[in-house]
Amino acid sequence: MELSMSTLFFFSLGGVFLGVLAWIWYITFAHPLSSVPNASFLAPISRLLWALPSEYQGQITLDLPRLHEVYGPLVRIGPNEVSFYSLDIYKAVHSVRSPFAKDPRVYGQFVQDAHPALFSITDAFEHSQRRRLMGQLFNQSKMNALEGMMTQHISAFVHALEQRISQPIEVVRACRALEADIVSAFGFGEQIGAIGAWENGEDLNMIKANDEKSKIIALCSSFPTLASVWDQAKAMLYNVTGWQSKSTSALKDFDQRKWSANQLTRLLTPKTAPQAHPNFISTMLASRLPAPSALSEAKEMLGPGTDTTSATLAHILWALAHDISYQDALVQDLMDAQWPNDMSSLESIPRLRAAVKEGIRWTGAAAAMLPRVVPEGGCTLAGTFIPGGTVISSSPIWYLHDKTAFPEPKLYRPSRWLNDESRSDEQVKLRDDFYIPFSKGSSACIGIHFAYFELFLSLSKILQNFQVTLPPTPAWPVIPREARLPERLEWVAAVPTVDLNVLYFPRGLKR
Ligand code: HEM
Repeated sequence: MELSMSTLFFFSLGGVFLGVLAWIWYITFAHPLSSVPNASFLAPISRLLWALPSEYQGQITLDLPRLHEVYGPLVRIGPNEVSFYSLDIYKAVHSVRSPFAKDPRVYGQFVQDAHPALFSITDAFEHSQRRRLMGQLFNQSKMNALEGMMTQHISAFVHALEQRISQPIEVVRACRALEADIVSAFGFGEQIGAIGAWENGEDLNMIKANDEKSKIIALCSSFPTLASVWDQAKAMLYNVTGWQSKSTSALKDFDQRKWSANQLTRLLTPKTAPQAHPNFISTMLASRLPAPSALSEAKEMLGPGTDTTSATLAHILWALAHDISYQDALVQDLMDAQWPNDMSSLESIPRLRAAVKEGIRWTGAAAAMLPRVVPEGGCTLAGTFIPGGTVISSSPIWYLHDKTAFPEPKLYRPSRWLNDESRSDEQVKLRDDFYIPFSKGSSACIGIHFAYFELFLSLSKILQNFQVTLPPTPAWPVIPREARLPERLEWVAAVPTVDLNVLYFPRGLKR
């Protein structure tokens, strides 16, 4: 019997349909991850189908803890992806010599010019080699060498603030300018000019471009080929018509044509290389790291190094503006210590250490879930077998905002880190265990001491010069209180959805 073309077509269509149904049945009910509760009925089919809107709107890390509260420590978020919320699992996954590697699909999105840097290197051996090399600048003992460079930019920032005495200042943008200049001066030996741009009322396009990119990281990592086709299409459009978007042009100006390439040329020319302060590229070149890799490292560091520390400083200043009595007591302590500039004196002032630690915890600036790949052979997590190749992830900020370790976690309360005698040993242990803002293990933040030093110094210098208060508005009366974490969106970094406005008044304590 001969079959007509249309019958054949319908049979094939039916076959494909049945095949898809069988696959959906398998992936939902028979797959090794089928015993893990689903974030949505669409999760076993595709992460993007249920999570894309929430990822694009910076909500996923806010939504998932609520699902974990209902379903427990494991939640399936994609056909091959599991979210976990458990400190024990976190410690095992992010341990030293952990067999759980960084997920190359996600970390690959951060690679600059095909030269992976520490953050985006996914091979464990290469990563540990690079980390050892970079330790010569980032180790705690090296921090005081950076004091001159940091103080120079903080002074420029203080000077810029002096021009705006008693005007409300939006601190997130302001602090971002300060930190961008500090991190770029550290990386390239010269600041990117962000404080100057901020004084003129502008944001650097390059920084805006980074923001845009962080919104689509989830899409790019799910469809890496699509993302690279899109980049090529944009390049073709530019070649044919000369048109490019503002963010593409900002990144190009920064990357190839202007700023960063010029800095490298300058540093490779001994006569023009700055000698005043150590900088990352020169130190790496002297240690024989090839120039393109040193350049990628410095470029890749600019985003995470700037956004995290600046958001934290901004939140601390805004919180201290709510609580003048803590601010005044802190200023008194700094005065008693004679406004020190070195790391060990600064960190030994308990109120300063508490203000900064609580600021880092409360701000939870590095919001991203950190995806790791389960090694071949699989592993058992919370009593459930997870097959090799599964991507598992968790955000450090969930632990920083955990109610059991930090009662009323959304309140800025530096006293959590003072007066340990009033707490049981168990409470202190829980608090210290859950404090993982820089993650843990061999990929924990290499910038931890840099960040602390920068925050100690900036906060101390700003308070030495100004009293910070809230602008008095009818909706926002200035009564001393603990600040509540503002509403925010969370992408790679957390971004408040409201302006954090602060007034600066001269303190009259300048030396
Ligand atoms: C409050 C400030 C900061 C916070 C909360 C923070 C948080 C983090 C976290 C959670 C990671 C782990 C990421 C992962 O596993 O994927 C990380 C890694 C990293 N951070 Fe930071 N960071 C801060 C400041 C800085 C600064 C100031 C720099 C540089 C100047 C920096 C450079 C890096 C680098 C290079 C890595 C990759 C480390 C590796 O893979 O070995 N961070 N940071």
